[in-house]
Amino acid sequence: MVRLYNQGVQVQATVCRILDANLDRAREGLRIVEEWCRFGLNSAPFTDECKQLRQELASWHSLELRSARDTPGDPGTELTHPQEEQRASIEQLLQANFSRVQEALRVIEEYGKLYHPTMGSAFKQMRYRVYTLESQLLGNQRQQILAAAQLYLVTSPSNQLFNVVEAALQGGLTLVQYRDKNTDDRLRLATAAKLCQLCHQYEALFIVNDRIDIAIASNADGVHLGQQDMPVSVAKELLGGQRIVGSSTTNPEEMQQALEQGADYIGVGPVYETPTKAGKAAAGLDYVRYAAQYATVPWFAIGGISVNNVNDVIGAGAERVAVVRSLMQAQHPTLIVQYFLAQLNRRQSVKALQGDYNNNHG
Ligand SMILES: Cc1ncc(COP(=O)(O)OP(=O)(O)O)c(N)n1
Ligand SMILES: Cc1nc(C(=O)O)sc1CCOP(=O)(O)O
Ligand SMILES: [Mg+2]
Repeated sequence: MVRLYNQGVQVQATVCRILDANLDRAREGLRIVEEWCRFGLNSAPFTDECKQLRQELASWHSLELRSARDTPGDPGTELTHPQEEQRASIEQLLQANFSRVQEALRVIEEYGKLYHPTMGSAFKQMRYRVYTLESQLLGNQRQQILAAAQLYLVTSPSNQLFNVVEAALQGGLTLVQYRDKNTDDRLRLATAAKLCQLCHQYEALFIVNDRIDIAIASNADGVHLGQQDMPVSVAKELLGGQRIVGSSTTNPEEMQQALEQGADYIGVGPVYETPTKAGKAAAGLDYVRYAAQYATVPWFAIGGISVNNVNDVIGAGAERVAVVRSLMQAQHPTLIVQYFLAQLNRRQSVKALQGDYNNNHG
């Protein structure tokens, strides 16, 4: 014990107990995150970073600190928060454990200053490493879900909004955009926050149309911006690198610009004229064919797409589609989602088979 020589014995023992308990807390939280990195994400770099952090924690966890432990006399062992009993999704579980690790590191950083001359700064650095790991890991999760998404629900105002979205999520939908051009901001934020929670319960991404501020305030996974909205590059700066920014495009020039500015995905449309975006001329299937050849990020054909014409859009090369009315006005959104996904998957299987055939006979 380096720094507590002029404190009372009782104080010294208490500081050691605090450090011991928080070293344990941080290690446990990291272990939980590490298991997901290893088995859930199969990510060697993330797994290694967790392991290195745990090893560094262990190097500080001296016999002196361990000997200060007094589990039977610790009232904290009995206390659990109701939210600890319930985790709605992997994202929530990870976030809760990152918070736990960060809090523990902060406690060690402060009390550690009383215990060892370099403990405070060592744990400050560790805390920043954990912040970086958290944002990289959650950003990476988002990109993976985005890459796998084939159907995108863009909502329209409805008194059945939550029911429709939940029914669609039950059908396997993994990407939802909240779009409402005419509501006041209080209601918009409350609706966005509720939709965001709902989507995260189903491990789906939640995107806010037009509004970066509402996206941040509602904890959304990203924002969707059109040609009249904030530029993609500005949104990326405001949102930080780990949130998704989508961009609407109607022609090759807009696509090029969206890609240059770092859009994570693009909308390609309107494929057909649509009352949902009245007055916007159709870009048509030719633009879908162009996107199939040149888009370098996930792209969603949008505009007038229904169960009746989705196979034409798929035939022009679309692997992902976005819809408003087809789901918002559906009697059975779950079944419609399943139908769209079945058609889009069928196309993927045919493409994979063609690839195999060409490899073997090419
Ligand atoms: C997936 C997707 N693609 C395109 C749009 C249209 O965005 P924008 O051009 O900004 O028009 P509004 O939706 O804001 O009226 C979209 N929302 N989503
Ligand atoms: C919101 C939106 N953006 C479009 C674009 O092309 O940028 S088309 C569109 C509306 C799509 O609605 P529906 O599926 O009801 O036709
Ligand atoms: Mg817009």
